[in-house]
Amino acid sequence: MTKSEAEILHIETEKRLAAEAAAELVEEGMTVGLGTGSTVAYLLPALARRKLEISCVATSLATFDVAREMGLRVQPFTGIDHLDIAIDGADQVDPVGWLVKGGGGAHTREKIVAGASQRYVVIVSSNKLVDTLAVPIPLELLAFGIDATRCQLGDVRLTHAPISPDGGVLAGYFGPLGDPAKLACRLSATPGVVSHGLFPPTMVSDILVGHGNQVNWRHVDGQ
Ligand SMILES: O=C[C@H](O)[C@H](O)[C@H](O)COP(=O)(O)O
Repeated sequence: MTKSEAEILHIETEKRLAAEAAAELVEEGMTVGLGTGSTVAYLLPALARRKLEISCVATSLATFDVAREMGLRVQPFTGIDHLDIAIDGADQVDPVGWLVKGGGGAHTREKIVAGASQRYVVIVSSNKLVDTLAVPIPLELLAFGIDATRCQLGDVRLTHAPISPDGGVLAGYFGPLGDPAKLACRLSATPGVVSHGLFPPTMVSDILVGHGNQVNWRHVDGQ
């Protein structure tokens, strides 16, 4: 095995351990938000193995399909006004609990699910921990007036498959970051921005970090 193959294996183990620990937080009868991505891919079988009577909503079509295949009860996110818990991955986690999400373009639905959840649990491998958040910050923009929106935002590049499942244009903000709270406010206040991938610590309840063969638990006083 080469060094890089060993590193990948190590990171995958950390993702799996964090996901399996998070699956244990789900209780009988709960409504559960399911995130998107390669870390959540370990959550779905761990949750399905528990054979609980739970009701799930999915933040992407990919999660919806895999969760259903595994026998989880997944329903559309309508007629449900809150979720008991949601579990999702992240691209970056800073020391106070700010997250960057949306590397897979799912941040709009993920933020709606996070905001509706009483407990929002983030699962990451240790390589997602950063001292300072870095760009790009994923964006979803309305196609209408997109060049004017980009002009107001500064350095914005189209980085993903261009259209989200909800019809927005997926892009990345590459300008100065500075204080994440100030940037989050500016992005949210710019007409034409549907959503951005900065998730504040106030949304987050717990961060489970796979670290070697163990899981480090950080409670964030956000919720
Ligand atoms: O749009 C994608 C989501 O925000 C993911 O939760 C995030 O990119 C982390 O994904 P992964 O677990 O694959 O690193």
